[in-house]
Amino acid sequence: MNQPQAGHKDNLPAEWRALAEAALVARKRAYVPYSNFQVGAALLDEQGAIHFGCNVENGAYSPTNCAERTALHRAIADGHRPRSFRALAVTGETHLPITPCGVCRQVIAELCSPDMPIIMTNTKGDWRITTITELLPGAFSLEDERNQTQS
Ligand SMILES: O=c1ccn([C@H]2C[C@H](O)[C@@H](CO)O2)c(=O)[nH]1
Ligand SMILES: [Zn+2]
Repeated sequence: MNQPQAGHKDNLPAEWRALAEAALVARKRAYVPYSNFQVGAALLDEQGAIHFGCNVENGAYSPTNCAERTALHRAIADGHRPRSFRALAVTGETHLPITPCGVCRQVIAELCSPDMPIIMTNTKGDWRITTITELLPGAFSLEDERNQTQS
């Protein structure tokens, strides 16, 4: 790859800068009375529109929805097809760029193409670009299961 894979906001490729900024806007909408840890996500669709996501917590804890899943599920509900997305940005107040949790990785593996850029950032503007193939190698998928020969 000749593109940089990590850096600070000044050298974030221009095509992803607006998406990272949208994730910062989404982050301010987080509903986090339990963790007080705000996360924002922004998903770019194939028409170039941005879908916002924030974490939404719950008093029973397990219903909590991460920012990444909020953005992805909203876009699917709005009629966008799985694996049609161009990029996903995520941001939080972390030392290093925030990385999606295990549950979100499984959902990203289902709904995004294996090579879709995932732009991980933090509120200081550090960033790293990765893919779900790198974050969740060997992901379980029902598609693969169905393709296995029966024994
Ligand atoms: O990538 C991440 C990591 C964590 N969270 C949320 C879940 C919970 O509300 C809070 C603390 O884990 O942050 C996200 O939304 N995305
Ligand atoms: Zn998550």
